[in-house]
Amino acid sequence: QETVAIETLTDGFHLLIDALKLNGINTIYNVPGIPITDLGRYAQGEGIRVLSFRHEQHAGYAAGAAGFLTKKPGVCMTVSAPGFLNGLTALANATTNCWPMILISGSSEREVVDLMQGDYEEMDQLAIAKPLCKAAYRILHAEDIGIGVARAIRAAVTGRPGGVYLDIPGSLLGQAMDAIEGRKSLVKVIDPAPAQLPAPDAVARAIDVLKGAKKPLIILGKGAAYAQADDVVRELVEKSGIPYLPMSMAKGLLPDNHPQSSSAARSLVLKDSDVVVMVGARLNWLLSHGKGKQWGEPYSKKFVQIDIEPKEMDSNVEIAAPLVGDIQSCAQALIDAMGPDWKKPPTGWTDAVRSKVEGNIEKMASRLQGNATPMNYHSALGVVKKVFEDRPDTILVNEGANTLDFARSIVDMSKPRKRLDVGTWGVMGIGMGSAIAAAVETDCPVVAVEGDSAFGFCGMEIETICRYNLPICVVIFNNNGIYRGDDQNRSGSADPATTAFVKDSRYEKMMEAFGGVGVYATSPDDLKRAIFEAIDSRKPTLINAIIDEAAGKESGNIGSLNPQSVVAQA
Ligand SMILES: Nc1ncnc2c1ncn2[C@@H]1O[C@H](COP(=O)(O)OP(=O)(O)O)[C@@H](O)[C@H]1O
Ligand SMILES: Cc1ncc(Cc2csc(CCOP(=O)(O)OP(=O)(O)O)c2C)c(N)n1
Ligand SMILES: [Mg+2]
Repeated sequence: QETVAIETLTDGFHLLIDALKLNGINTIYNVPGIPITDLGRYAQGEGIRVLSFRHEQHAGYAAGAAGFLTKKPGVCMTVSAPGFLNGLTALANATTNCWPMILISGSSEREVVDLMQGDYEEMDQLAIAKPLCKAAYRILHAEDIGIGVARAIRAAVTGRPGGVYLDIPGSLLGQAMDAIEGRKSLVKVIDPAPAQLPAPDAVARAIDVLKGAKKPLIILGKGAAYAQADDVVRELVEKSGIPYLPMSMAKGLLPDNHPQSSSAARSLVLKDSDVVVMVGARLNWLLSHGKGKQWGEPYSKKFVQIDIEPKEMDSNVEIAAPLVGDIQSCAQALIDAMGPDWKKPPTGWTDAVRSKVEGNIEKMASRLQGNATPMNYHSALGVVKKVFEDRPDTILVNEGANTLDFARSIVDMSKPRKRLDVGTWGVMGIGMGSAIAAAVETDCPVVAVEGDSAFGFCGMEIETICRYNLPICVVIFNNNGIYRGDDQNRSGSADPATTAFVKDSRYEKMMEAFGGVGVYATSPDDLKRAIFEAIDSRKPTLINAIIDEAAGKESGNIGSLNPQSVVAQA
């Protein structure tokens, strides 16, 4: 048997890394461990940025957020079984948000799993992942790594983006093969997210519906932000003259203070509009499924929907003009079909919307002033609003209940993809992973405005933030509890209320423990000074902002989703 010179060989470790690099993947968010620790080391050695977290769920949230921000699949890498399961929540969340992400998990050999022989961290991961993500693949042979990675990348970004699971049995990594053959087996994915043009008759139908509108509305969703079709989206809105309503992560596609923004008149435009154009937004629970009193008279509206996913049409209500395709292509087609003399909507409608917007903004303005202590959500968010007016490149991460609901309407965004939040599911705990990805992928300063409970889901990652010295300022709205801090346990039992925390928790000392800057802020002036200092210094900072514990309400704006007990009321 002739001995083969080692330099003529490659192996699974290096083929996987070469395949990722060949396709422009330059960052891996992971938690090391058997069997992927060396994979992370070799990847780092080959120039891939490998960030190690404290828990796989947050590495996964970072990967999903990276996918939203870059249109490339964010990659999360975990160990088998428990590590895989920790990453799975984030993979399912990315899939629900329509964000491209790949979860690469080490796994046990098939023959052991299929005989259930009790391997170290044994689990049939592929079977478990399949129903929770867009696609799932396992690679068994080194020569298949190139095609396996290519399939995962294409599946993540083509059509409606989503999460993909890539199962890597430990023995695959150690498989050696001829280096030249290995290089030939790699695949560079060509045009992974091809343009999907709308059919001309679909465009004509949409124009017809729009021409008949007296009170049209455009709703921009996070799909429109993800598409990075910013210029055509802006042109479509401005050329049409139609008032628009941005969903939370579409804020900033046009500046929130744009004259056609109807955010501050949301109730009026949802109720009184007669034609609604959905652009990369779904009529799901966030829009009350397009029906009910919020939407005025039943069946009183016509919907035009732009979406890359054909099956999204008629998901909740009849779509009069389905426009299936990618947002860039669809928006451009509408603009072209509108021609040079497009008639703007009646001023009776646009003036009514505008005056409602201006009235509500004025009413809110007075609540955002003042330097009283303890702060409430409005006075604290009045400060955050000012910060983002002065530092428009800063990225806002936001989660909580009251902390989320008030911030969404009070803090204006002026640039696209500058707001990351709880997404379609309303997931608590996305904050630190999202903040880390935002800082790593954009190098912009990040301010994460966190409810104190939401922070509790991901707080240990402030050590990760300090270890990589990231320009992240965590602002905890500390109202001593989930939703509020004064709530007595309604069941009357002696144990602490289900939603209250240790009074006056000193979260800022956690950040100091890892070498970051900790601030205890009791007034709006304290808060403003500390946030500007954090942004300008780019030092990892945690500001413990003390909020009146009676200031919030249970579940913020969505308390009505709670089931009610008839027995308990009796
Ligand atoms: N490039 C794209 N072109 C068209 N539609 C897209 C594109 N990317 C994502 N989408 C669609 O955008 C929609 C996003 O909806 P959703 O997540 O509900 O947004 P929001 O929560 O902001 O309303 C999804 O239905 C998805 O299929
Ligand atoms: C994974 C997961 N588990 C629980 C929940 C349920 C929930 C929704 S909002 C929230 C925290 C609200 O308290 P917080 O202090 O953050 O904000 P504030 O209202 O300002 O006091 C919880 C626990 C969700 N959505 N996701
Ligand atoms: Mg709270």
